[in-house]
Amino acid sequence: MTDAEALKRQAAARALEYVRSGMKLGLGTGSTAKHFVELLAERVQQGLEVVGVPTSEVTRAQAESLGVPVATLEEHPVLDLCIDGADEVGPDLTLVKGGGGALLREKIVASAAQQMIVIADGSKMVAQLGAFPLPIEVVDFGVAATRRAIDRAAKAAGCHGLLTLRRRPDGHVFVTDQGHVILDAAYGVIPDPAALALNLSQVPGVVEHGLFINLASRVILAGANGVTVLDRA
Ligand SMILES: O=C[C@H](O)[C@H](O)[C@H](O)COP(=O)(O)O
Repeated sequence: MTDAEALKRQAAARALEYVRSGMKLGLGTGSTAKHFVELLAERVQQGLEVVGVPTSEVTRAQAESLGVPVATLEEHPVLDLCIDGADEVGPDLTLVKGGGGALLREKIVASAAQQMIVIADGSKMVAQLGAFPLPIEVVDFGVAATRRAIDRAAKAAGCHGLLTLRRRPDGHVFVTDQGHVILDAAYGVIPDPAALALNLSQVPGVVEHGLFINLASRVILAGANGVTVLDRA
């Protein structure tokens, strides 16, 4: 395991300390959340009773293959805890998410949870969001017009940058679990995440964006000097 993977696993292991028998859990997506699901599965084998609502088909398949009981948000519309990774963690625990393309389901699941704990290696902590391109999930109908509207909305929030249609490694357009496409916005800096989030949410064709504001209540960061737990004020 690489150093980075070991750090992700450390953060995931710490998050397990907040899991209690009987909980309904939102299960995140990505390489860090994958560690959490693996560790959770070990505890389930030892008798921990939980049910997980996965935030992607990939996580659903992983959880099922490891014997973690899964359910849908229709079956459990209120969750105790959601545990997920992030691409960036900024001030006030505002996040950029969606590097793995699961932002829409992730935001729905996190919003249905009483608490969201983010797990990450220390490199994800930033003073200002935006170096990681912001994923924006859009309907594929009229993408050219949606792009222009996004540019205007972003400009009004002080953001400028290229929008790139996300593709899979084989060159085909990346399609989300909900059948949409993703524009990755290279803003470099997002001076006012709340303003950008509001403006983007008003653009027809935008289904969701990767800014998670006031959702994470706790962030667990694993770095070379150990694990740090940050709570939102
Ligand atoms: O869509 C993917 C998610 O938002 C991930 O949680 C995020 O991209 C972080 O992934 P990773 O843990 O692989 O860095």
